[in-house]
This record gives sequence, structure tokens and C-alpha cells, in this order.
Amino acid sequence: KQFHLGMFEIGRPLGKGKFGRVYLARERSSNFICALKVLYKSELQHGGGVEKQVRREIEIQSNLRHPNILKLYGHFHDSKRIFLILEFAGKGELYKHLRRETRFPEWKAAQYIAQMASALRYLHRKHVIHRDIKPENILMGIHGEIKISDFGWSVHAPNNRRATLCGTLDYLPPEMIRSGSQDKWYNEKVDLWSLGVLTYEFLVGEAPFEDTPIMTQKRIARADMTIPEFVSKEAKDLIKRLLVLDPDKRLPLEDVLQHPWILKHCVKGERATNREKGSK
Ligand SMILES: COc1cccc(-c2nc(Nc3cc(C)[nH]n3)cc3ccccc23)c1
Repeated sequence: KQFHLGMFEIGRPLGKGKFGRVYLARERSSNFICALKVLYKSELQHGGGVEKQVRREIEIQSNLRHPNILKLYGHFHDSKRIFLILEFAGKGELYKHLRRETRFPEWKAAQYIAQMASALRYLHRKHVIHRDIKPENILMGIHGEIKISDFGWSVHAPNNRRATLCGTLDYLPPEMIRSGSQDKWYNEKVDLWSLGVLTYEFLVGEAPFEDTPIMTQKRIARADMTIPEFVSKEAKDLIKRLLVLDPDKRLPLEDVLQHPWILKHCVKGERATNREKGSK
């Protein structure tokens, strides 16, 4: 399907990302509301291989269909710009909600982590590693459901691409922190570590290894973190089973979705199932 700018009525700017601006937009013939991400080719050229990243983002994200993954409906370009036609998530960036609320109550954090685990399980079945799971890359739909966005860093597993990092180190797993040997192969299990960091940050309001850059690297390499007393023991247990140095010993996504902390907060309407069974 060929898209072009004239097909869209551009609404208010939603905000600025790293490499482009995002606008609310409506496709004229269908009145379909979407988000239009505009990237300037000039900025991409100097972004040090960012153009490859955008191509990868388009190629990977356009083939994904999952309720917790932001849909990429299509793309087009003109002489100066690349346009990504993205699903519109009505409640915006999750990290803004997190900062405003400081930290999420356990029932809310558990629901978000269950949705993330479900989305990651879908990605890993397609041998896609996201590699950049953090609150800044998660949007929220109008019903409060979360959507992983920004596939600029995702790759097909296994992979040893050196990530030229400009963002935070907080979410990097030990195997991606410079381990001396550049040819460290890593796989989907990097997303399990990041899911553990995300669980911690949702419940505590800051990342587990947050420190100066040097200290953060040291603390990640030793999985050196303390979980505050106000975190429930079930949540503590899940965090500890994900923030494990050995990637092969991290809790698989299937088991995350069956973890007591998740089941306690996410079983679909306990009463609803009992009603089905006829009990009061
Ligand atoms: C830096 O702030 C940024 C940047 C980009 C988008 C938003 C933003 N986005 C969306 N929804 C979106 C965005 C995309 C790609 N799909 N759906 C909704 C919002 C609502 C209030 C404020 C801000 C919003 C913010």
C-alpha cells in the first residue's frame, strides 16, 4: 500500500523523540487516527549508523502483531524526511506516569510486567531481541495497556553487535557491559535482565544499579543491588530470579507469567472464574 503525506491531516505535535518529532495524524479517507513519526534524513546521516537502525526498526516492527507492541502500519519518505505511520497510544509515555506517581502499586506493576513478558515472549518466538527495554520506550494506550515502542535497537538473535550507547546504562545486562572481549555473543536473555530492572524500577521508582556511570557498570557486573523492605517478598523473588548474572539461569518468560506475584495480581477477575464455577 503506497502512503504519502497528502493522505494525512497533521494534528498537534505529541513530542520530540531522539531523532524526530511525533505528530497526531488522521488518515483522510478512513478518518483513522495514528501517530506520524518524522525523521530528517540529514540528522540520520550524522547519527552514526542510525539510518541502518531506522531500516531495521521498519523491517522488524512492520511484521509484528501483538496488543502490547506498538504497531507500525507503514512508512514513506520525501526528499528530506522519512515518515513512520505508527499506532496512536492515547496515554503517552509510561515513564512520565511513573515519574508522576513516583512508583506503581504492586497490582499495577504486576499487570504491566505480565504484559511486557507476554510481548517479549512473542518477540523471542520470532527470534527478535528488543535490547532496549526501559520505561522511556513504553507507551500507554487509552485503556491503560502498555505498548513496547522504539524498535531502533532490536535485532535478530543471536547477535554480537556492539551497541554504541548513548542512553542510560541502567538497563544493560552484565553480558553487554564491555567484558573486554568484543566478540561476546548474547541472545534473547538480555531482555530477561532488562525485565528484572523494569520490575524493580516500577516498584521502587529508581533503577536497581543507579549510580555514577563507573559505579553502575561495577554494580551491574556483580548484580549488586538491594531491594527496599516495602517490596513484597513475592515481588522480591521475581526480581532476584531475573537479575541473575548467568543469562541461562534467568527465569524464562513462561515461568515469569506463572510466577506467584504475577498470578496474584493478574488472574482474570478471580470472582469471575468462581462465578463460572457457580460458587458465590
Ligand atoms: C517526548 O514526548 C513524546 C514524544 C513522542 C510522543 C509523545 C506522546 N505520544 C503519545 N502517543 C503515541 C506516540 C506514538 C509514536 N504513538 N502513540 C501520546 C502522548 C500523549 C501526551 C503527551 C505525549 C504523548 C510524547
